[in-house]
Amino acid sequence: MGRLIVVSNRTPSPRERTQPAGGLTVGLRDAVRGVDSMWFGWSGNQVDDVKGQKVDKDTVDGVTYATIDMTPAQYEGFYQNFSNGLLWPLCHYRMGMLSFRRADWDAYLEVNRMFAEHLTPLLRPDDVIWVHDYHLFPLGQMLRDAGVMCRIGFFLHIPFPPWSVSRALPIADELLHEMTAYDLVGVQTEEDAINLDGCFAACGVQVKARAFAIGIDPDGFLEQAETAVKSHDGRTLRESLHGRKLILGVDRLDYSKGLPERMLGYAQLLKRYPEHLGKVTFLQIAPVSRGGVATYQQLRQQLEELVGRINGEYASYEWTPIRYLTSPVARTTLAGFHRIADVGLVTPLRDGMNLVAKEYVAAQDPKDPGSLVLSHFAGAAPELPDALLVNPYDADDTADALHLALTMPLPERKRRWHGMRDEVWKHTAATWARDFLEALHALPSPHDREPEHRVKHR
Ligand SMILES: O=P(O)(O)OC[C@H]1O[C@H](O[C@H]2O[C@H](CO)[C@@H](O)[C@H](O)[C@H]2O)[C@H](O)[C@@H](O)[C@@H]1O
Ligand SMILES: O=c1ccn([C@@H]2O[C@H](COP(=O)(O)OP(=O)(O)O)[C@@H](O)[C@H]2O)c(=O)[nH]1
Repeated sequence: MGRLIVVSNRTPSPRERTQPAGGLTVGLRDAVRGVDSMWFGWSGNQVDDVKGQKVDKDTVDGVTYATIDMTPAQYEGFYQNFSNGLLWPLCHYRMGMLSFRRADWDAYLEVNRMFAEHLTPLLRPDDVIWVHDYHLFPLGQMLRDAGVMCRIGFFLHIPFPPWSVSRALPIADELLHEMTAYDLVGVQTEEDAINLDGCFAACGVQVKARAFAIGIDPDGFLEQAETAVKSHDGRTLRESLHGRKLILGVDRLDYSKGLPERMLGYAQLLKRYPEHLGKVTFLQIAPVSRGGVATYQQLRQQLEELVGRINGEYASYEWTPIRYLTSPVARTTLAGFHRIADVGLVTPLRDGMNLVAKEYVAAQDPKDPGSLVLSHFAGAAPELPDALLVNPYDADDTADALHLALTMPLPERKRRWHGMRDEVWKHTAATWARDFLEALHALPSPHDREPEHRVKHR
């Protein structure tokens, strides 16, 4: 059997302890462990000249990380503007935030072409290629154009909206047609599969999407949590609480995560259930993400104002209701924080999956598990019906769920946690990758594909 070639814009820095926050590399890293594989993507570096650049290779624990650089102009047009200023809000149902420019589309295609040019010579005929996420929709077609005949699968980590929304994308039809180059297209949830299939049908594209929910390595995360509660950081956090209950939120600072709405929900808790005043601490870890994109800068400002206002209104001289951090925290440390937390608060307005919700479940102490408050709009929600499910747009709903979570008797917490625990251990990062790759292998070889399915790229 050939190698697994993973391709994604973001690659992990295999030798660094603190990684940039983000679930794609977390889930995939757990999935490629121990597999003969190469992970190809962006190095994270911007350089002025990429002409004639060499692919940088580093092999760690059997995985070869092969990376290339981008120019600042490519980073801006491909990553900031087209991927994160257009595709991201569109796929998260935020039509009012779209900004389309043809120059960004050109930069997007240019970077995809650059990926294809540098990846093609590294490939062997029996390799299986697995392309990830919205940054690389056209890559499969570009690899086909370069003569690559390997099996190629594609997985979308973020939601996909129905045609009534996605048709706002001026190049939607072209992007969807290019996906015929993939042998298998995977998404996180059944809802995303139905939406994407509706878009394919609307454009006359002969592709069917299938749902494969990503997970984590729960055994590994639990082990980290058990170690981390006893570490310096774990002990310090616990001592700093002075016996108060802890609500924990962990999210990239992204408007899809519903952070202002979450703050308002917590403020409602303090207002409507004053018995919690001085008895609870909300720790929100929100590392800055995509800080060069204007909408993300505005969100940061909005949150700083909100946190300041809520703390100003409810704090006492010896208690601060919200602790708010915008620097990343190592995942190993976070595991301990999850275990200490009485409540995991995960309230995205839309989220592909949300691995944090699964990490919270995995980290709990079976003898005294905490409660998970989870948005209906996280991809994880259909898998975790035992969470306290909320509509994040309704601050009172969040406040009620928080109150319930903070006061829930132990038997009820245990019952709910066992249901969630079974799910998190059943659908892991490893089963996700295995299921996807088995489905890809089960399909007819690309050598037998109908020639009319091959669309020449412009
Ligand atoms: O690479 P960045 O621009 O810094 O962003 C980080 C990642 O964010 C997104 O993650 C998604 O994947 C998770 C795992 O499947 C999923 O749980 C989450 O709901 C998604 O938002 C993005 O899709 C990745 O490409 C980024 O690397
Ligand atoms: O300071 C932080 C914040 C988050 N994370 C990790 O980043 C991932 C976030 O993944 P998720 O699927 O929840 O959302 P995404 O950021 O990919 O949209 C999780 O594994 C978190 O533990 C981290 O390591 N440090």
